[in-house]
Formats: sequence, C-alpha cells, structure tokens
Amino acid sequence: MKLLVTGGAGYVGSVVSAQLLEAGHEVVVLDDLSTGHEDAVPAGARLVRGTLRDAAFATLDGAGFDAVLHFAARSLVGESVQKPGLYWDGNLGESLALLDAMRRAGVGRIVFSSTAATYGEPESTPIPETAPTRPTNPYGASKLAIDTTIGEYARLHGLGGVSLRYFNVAGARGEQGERHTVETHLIPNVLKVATGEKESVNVFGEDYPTPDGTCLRDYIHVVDLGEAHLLALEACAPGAHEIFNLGSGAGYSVREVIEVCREVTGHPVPVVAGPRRAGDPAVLVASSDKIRSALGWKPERDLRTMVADAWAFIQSR
Ligand SMILES: NC(=O)c1ccc[n+]([C@@H]2O[C@H](COP(=O)([O-])OP(=O)(O)OC[C@H]3O[C@@H](n4cnc5c(N)ncnc54)[C@H](O)[C@@H]3O)[C@@H](O)[C@H]2O)c1
Ligand SMILES: O=c1ccn([C@@H]2O[C@H](COP(=O)(O)OP(=O)(O)O[C@H]3O[C@H](CO)[C@H](O)[C@H](O)[C@H]3O)[C@@H](O)[C@H]2O)c(=O)[nH]1
Repeated sequence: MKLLVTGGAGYVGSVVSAQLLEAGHEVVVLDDLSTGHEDAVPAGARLVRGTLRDAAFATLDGAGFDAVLHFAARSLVGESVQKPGLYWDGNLGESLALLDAMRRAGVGRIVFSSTAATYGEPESTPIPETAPTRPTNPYGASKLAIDTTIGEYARLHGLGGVSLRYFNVAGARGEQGERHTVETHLIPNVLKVATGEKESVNVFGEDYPTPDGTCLRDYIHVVDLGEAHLLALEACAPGAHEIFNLGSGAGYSVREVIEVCREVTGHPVPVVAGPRRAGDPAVLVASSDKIRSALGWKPERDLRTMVADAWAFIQSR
C-alpha cells in the first residue's frame, strides 16, 4: 500500500514506519518536526515537512494513497492542563484538517494513535474498550474527541477507521527509539540516571493503594505496538470504526520498573521519593482481549526486553 504516516519523525511513528517499509509498503512521512527528528525518519521513507493543516491535502490529493497512519500529536499531559487550547487545536483541530483532506482526496482508511488517557480514572481493571471514557486532562479529552470524529466520518462518509488505545509504550527497535527533548516517561528517565545524565529518579507518590504504594502501569514494547498497526491497517473496513486497547494485561509498579532498570544496566539508580503527580491514576492496566480475538494480536516482548532495548538504543547514540 501507499501510506501517509503523520508524526513519522517521532518515537512511535518512526519505528512503525520502518516496520511498514520492511513489510513492503511505500511510506511518506508528514511531520512538522515540532517534537520529532529528521534523522529518525527511516531510509526509504520520504519526509514532507509541515503541519497537517498546511500540508495534508496537498500531499494526499491525486497521489494515490491507500491509507493514513496518524501518530502526529502533542502528548504531554501536564502541558495540556496548562495550555488546553494548544491541545484542542494541535490535536483535534489538526486531525479535523487531516480527516477533511482524506475525504476530499478520496483516501478511505485511517489507523489512529489513541490512548489509555481517554478512560481517565478507571472504575475497575483490566480496562476493556467498553469502559466509561472520562478523561482527566485535555490531552486525553482531545484524543477522545478525535476517536469520536473518526467514528462519525465512518458512519457518514464511509471511512474505514481503527483507533488503537496505547497504554505505556516503551523499548526501541535497533537505532530507533525514544528521544523526546522534554521527557516525562518513566523508563527513559530512569535510564538517564544510569547514563549519568541525571543523579536520581523521582518516584511520584508512594502512598497509592497498590502492593508497594507506587502506581501500576501496563507497558507495551513499541515493536509489538507496530505489529498491531500492520494488522489494523488490513482490518480497516469501509463505514466501520473499531477501537482496540493495546497493552499486555500485566501491571508493573514504578518500583518494579526501576528494579528491572537496575538489573539491566548494572547501575544502582538512586531514588528520591516525591509527592504524587497530579492526575496519575493508581492503576492503569489494559484488557486487550478484543484485539487478540478480532485480529489475532498478542504482545511477545516483556518488560525486561523493553528496558534492554531502550538501554541498547541509548548507548548506541
Ligand atoms: N509514547 C506513549 O507512551 C504513548 C501512549 C499513548 C498514546 N501515544 C500517542 O502515540 C503518538 C506518538 O507518540 P510519540 O511518543 O511517538 O510522540 P512524539 O512526540 O515522539 O511524536 C509525535 C510526532 O508528531 C509530530 N507532530 C506533532 N504535531 C504535528 C502536526 N500538527 N503536524 C505534523 N506533525 C506533527 C512531531 O514532530 C513528532 O515527530 C501520539 O499521538 C501519542 O499521543 C503515545
Ligand atoms: O520520573 C518519573 C516519571 C514517571 N513516574 C511514574 O511512572 C508511571 C508512568 O509514568 P509515565 O509518564 O511513563 O506514563 P503515564 O502512565 O503517565 O503516561 C502514559 O499514559 C498516559 C495516559 O494516562 C498517556 O497516554 C501517555 O502518553 C503515556 O505515556 C506513573 O505512575 C508516574 O507517576 C515517576 O514516578 N517518575
């Protein structure tokens, strides 16, 4: 297929672009490089530099694209609380421009990067796709609004859409990995301690109702995530919008993650216990039963592999 990958210069988008190329697809990346890196775009993919609003229609129109994989977004939860307009405009507004460009250019399939943040504080875990969606921040709310819009384009305009709700993505694929200028995610921050870039890692809250008092999260390897995108692409059916959670179904505490990082790196990783981070639910664990039974997807790579691959990536740079 000829594919447009928005956000293909970012962490997840660059890994999935490489997997798509390897599977024999043609890949054009559309990215404004606001948080991505030009050299992350894999060899073999063409980069169009621009925003969705400015460049999506011009790129898609008359160019014979079969589908879009839509990763481009702003995704800092804290920033979204401080600057909600930036997230409504940058996520929902930019995505509306993309969907309209697709409709006008006659491109009928989209795979969208949604998030566990659409659920907010869960009533129970593991979280199925049927759980209530009550996002606790503008990031999650803007992503939920995009899911809703894709559903409407499917019903009214015949689009075939799949929203993949990622839980906590981690790991790397060889030379492609996570290098955000503003890094909020746990594993890369712990690994920065192991490289000596940081002295210690903050643990945000040790008084949660969990076995060791720290939050539990469901980590998924970026390569497993990419494989779900390949399956989702084939599964896009005209007029239908499907939502799938992507996680492993297992929860690891912040303390457990730090311990795995210590074992993999051989570094002691000093910890500083701090207050809770606003808006963090105690437990976020996915039920991925729906995608397992509908598309036959299952994650193959465990937490240790995620940390080891992220560590190898950091050391290779
Ligand atoms: N990393 C995670 O743990 C995680 C979890 C849940 C969901 N997600 C979602 O997955 C997607 C990818 O996340 P990531 O960690 O790779 O982020 P990232 O910041 O590394 O990548 C996003 C890319 O999109 C580009 N971009 C942003 N806005 C744009 C715009 N308007 N026009 C063109 N390009 C634009 C950026 O330059 C960047 O290259 C995002 O949609 C994010 O919300 C990520
Ligand atoms: O330096 C740190 C960083 C994180 N944490 C803790 O580690 C856990 C994981 O935090 P991350 O920031 O790595 O991930 P989140 O669970 O906050 O975020 C993930 O889920 C969100 C939805 O809730 C978004 O989708 C986001 O993109 C995705 O990475 C949380 O309990 C957090 O409080 C720390 O203790 N110290």
